[in-house]
Amino acid sequence: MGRKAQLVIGPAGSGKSTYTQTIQKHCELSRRTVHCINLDPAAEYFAYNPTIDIRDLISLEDVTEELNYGPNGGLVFCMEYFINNIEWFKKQIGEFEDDYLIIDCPGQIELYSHFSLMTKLIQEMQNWNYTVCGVYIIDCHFILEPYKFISGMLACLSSMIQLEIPFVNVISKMDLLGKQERKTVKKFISSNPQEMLRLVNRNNNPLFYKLNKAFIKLLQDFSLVGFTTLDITDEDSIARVLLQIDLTIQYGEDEEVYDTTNLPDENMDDFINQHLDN
Ligand SMILES: Nc1nc2c(ncn2[C@@H]2O[C@H](COP(=O)(O)OP(=O)(O)OP(=O)(O)O)[C@@H](O)[C@H]2O)c(=O)[nH]1
Ligand SMILES: [Mg+2]
Repeated sequence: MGRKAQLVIGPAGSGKSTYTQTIQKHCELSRRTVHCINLDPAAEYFAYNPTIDIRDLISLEDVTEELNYGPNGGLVFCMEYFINNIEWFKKQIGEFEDDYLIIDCPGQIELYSHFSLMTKLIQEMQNWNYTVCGVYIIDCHFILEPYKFISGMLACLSSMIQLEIPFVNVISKMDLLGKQERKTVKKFISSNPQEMLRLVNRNNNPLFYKLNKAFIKLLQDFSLVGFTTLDITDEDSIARVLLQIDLTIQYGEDEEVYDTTNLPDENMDDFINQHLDN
């Protein structure tokens, strides 16, 4: 199997820790071993059981009390301290040849778009032979309008470009949506760029038409930002998300190599269905 890791990132409160807990529980039920890691020095409570916890090295509370930092500066300080002491993390991970880690990260988005701390973590893990997949969690409530959807995609794209690893982008909290809202999300996900542009321009000031067009072209040119939905109350939905990540990370199937990079969403759905049936 080799060494695999999911780096779970996304805006504050988007559902990263809940996702981590959900996957841990799902894997427990299917007798699959995964290790959850808390990389959020500000975490106070989480429902999963972390194998490694950054707060054993440094916590935000220590930093704000002893150095009088505010919460955001304090968090950046903690993450810098963590990277400067990366040997601590290496030791905690151990020497296992086969390993599957789910790393629950802090929600400060600047960590993934402005600072190079996460890039350094990824490079170190790659040096330790980990295949790392980014899992970008975005709250469904923040993408229910076309322009919000575009802005969510751009935020995702900025992290994807900064971190330079394969990504699976997950729309969380789908269980909280009504039938109509679910339809809206599905419509946005499956829209082609022209449809998306029409939807955005419909309710937007004409002054922004050109800008919208440029944004959509940018997203189209990169053609990297696809989304999958997660309903944590539905085991099938959890299984689909996990399978998509496993395929991206080349987990299982005796290391059989799948190339899913250029599969359009509907083909990706067929592909996943085939594997869930097997
Ligand atoms: N119903 C429902 N609630 C969710 C889901 N995901 C997260 N929540 C709730 O949303 C809130 C934030 O979830 P967290 O998992 O703590 O989010 P986070 O991204 O880890 O937050 P930070 O670490 O603070 O950035 C909590 O109250 C969760 O119970 C979901 O899929 N369904
Ligand atoms: Mg969290």
